[in-house]
Amino acid sequence: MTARTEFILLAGFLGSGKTSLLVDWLALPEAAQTAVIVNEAGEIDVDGAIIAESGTIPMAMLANGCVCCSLTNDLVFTIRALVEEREKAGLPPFRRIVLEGSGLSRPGPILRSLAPLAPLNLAVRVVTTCDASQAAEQARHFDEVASQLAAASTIVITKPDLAGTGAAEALAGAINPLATLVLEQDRAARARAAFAPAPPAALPAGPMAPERAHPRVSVLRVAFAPEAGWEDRLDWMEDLAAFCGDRLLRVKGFIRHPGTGATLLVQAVGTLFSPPAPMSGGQDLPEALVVIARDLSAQDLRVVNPAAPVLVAPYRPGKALTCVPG
Ligand SMILES: Nc1nc2c(ncn2[C@@H]2O[C@H](COP(=O)(O)OP(=O)(O)OP(=O)(O)O)[C@@H](O)[C@H]2O)c(=O)[nH]1
Repeated sequence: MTARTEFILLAGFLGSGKTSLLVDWLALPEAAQTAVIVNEAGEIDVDGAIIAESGTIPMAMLANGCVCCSLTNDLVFTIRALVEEREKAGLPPFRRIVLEGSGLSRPGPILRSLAPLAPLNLAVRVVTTCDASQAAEQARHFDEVASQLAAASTIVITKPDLAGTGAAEALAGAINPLATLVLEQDRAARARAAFAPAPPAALPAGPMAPERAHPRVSVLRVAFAPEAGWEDRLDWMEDLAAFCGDRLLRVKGFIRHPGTGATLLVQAVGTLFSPPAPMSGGQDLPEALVVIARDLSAQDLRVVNPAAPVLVAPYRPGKALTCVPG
């Protein structure tokens, strides 16, 4: 008998380490026959670009109206397309399909939307990342954190190298004492434990609740004017962190070095920026940053440094849906 295909919703708050965990997992031999769906195929598809650097992973993008929520018709369509294309190609079914949810989405509505896929008999579960350095604080402002932890069969404590895990463990234990807790320091061991087969949960029944809007969260697109130099880019990001403080939730995108033409991945979780990382094939990536902030508008960001050669606008995710079964 063929094993059931697992459907794993990888949940976790903005910047809590979902993509990193997935990339660590995809590097392991036991990740063979995994397909990945990324819930963010706007113009600046950072997660897709990072995962694509891992090699030839069958990957599908969901593009929808909101960078923070999941419009789930696309999801049903995409999963069906992945499964059917695989069948048509005469290949065995995927062992698992992983959907990386967006950091502000709640798992319940996403899982409920899978009801039309009942005939596929997917074994469904949720793996949630919980950032040791930030989760307890984020949970105070965003109840999405509790929804993501509550839905998990496995909770993975990430970034144990940045902070003690006590606060995140206490939060996870208080919200979902039944989940398996992954506390590995070693990243490969963490990824292996995170995706280790586990008893599947039943699909929640009932109609799909709409995703709640996030009235305090703005998703903004920042581009640099042609005259902007390298220092202008770095200075602006530094000013952004100082200006926003704890209202800055997440920055990710690509910047181009005007001198060398190299494209670098830029990321910050809160105000903590990671060193920019060069992207191979970067010339095809757009130069722009996605800034996700609480209680800040595009207008506010324009005054970070009014003289800077920077353009700020609300971010509009792409509408097209691409599906690339491999
Ligand atoms: N020190 C440390 N940094 C980590 C770890 N895991 C992830 N990061 C960093 O945290 C930042 C965010 O990681 P991602 O994997 O992109 O997080 P995400 O949850 O996919 O982010 P969104 O998709 O924006 O919600 C990146 O700069 C990572 O390099 C970890 O275990 N330790």
